[in-house]
Amino acid sequence: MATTSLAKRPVVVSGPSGTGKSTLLQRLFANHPQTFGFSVSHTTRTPRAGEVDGVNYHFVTREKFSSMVTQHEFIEWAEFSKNFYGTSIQAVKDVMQQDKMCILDIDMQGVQSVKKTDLNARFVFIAPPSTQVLEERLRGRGTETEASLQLRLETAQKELAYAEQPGAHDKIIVNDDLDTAYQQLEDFIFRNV
Ligand SMILES: Nc1ncnc2c1ncn2[C@@H]1O[C@H](COP(=O)(O)OP(=O)(O)OP(=O)(O)O)[C@@H](O)[C@H]1O
Repeated sequence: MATTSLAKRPVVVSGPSGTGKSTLLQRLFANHPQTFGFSVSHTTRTPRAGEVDGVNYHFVTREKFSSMVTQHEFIEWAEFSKNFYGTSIQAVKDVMQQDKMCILDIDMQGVQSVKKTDLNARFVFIAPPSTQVLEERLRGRGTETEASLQLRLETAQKELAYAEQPGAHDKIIVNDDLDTAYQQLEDFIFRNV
């Protein structure tokens, strides 16, 4: 679909946990506050005070959520603390309709799921300089137990193997020096190089 302009095509950012996706995206959003839009997730949890349906979340019943799962309406969904959360294909299209670029920070399954949709997305993979550096960053972040760290490193191996397959992503950025990686991300997002 070459007719969709670059500015409207969703960008899927993936990469192992701890590789620096959030760090890079925070900088991107801070530098370009008007460019990007965020997809509104669905959830089965009850709204908290002040939360607005369709703004903070699309608040839906478990029945509605289940039917959306059956109809393959979600890019990804998960259960946390007995509630379901998901990102729908339509929520990404809503962002495009507002003339904003939607960035999806999702895992390998999410990448494969987006590829099955008609979203015409672009895919960028953020790779660590090495698995050793990845481990150091995860330890340095101080958010992981030893068990969760090992799980993340195991998952990282699978993600790196997938990323090596030709055509898996449009662009691979090695996040070694942060400023260099950030520049490469901007080049890809705004100039598709
Ligand atoms: N280029 C870099 N050089 C050194 N440290 C970095 C670099 N990029 C990110 N970091 C650090 O590595 C750690 C992990 O980064 P971050 O939390 O952004 O990863 P992430 O990919 O978003 O992880 P997750 O998927 O678990 O949310 C953070 O402490 C961050 O400050």
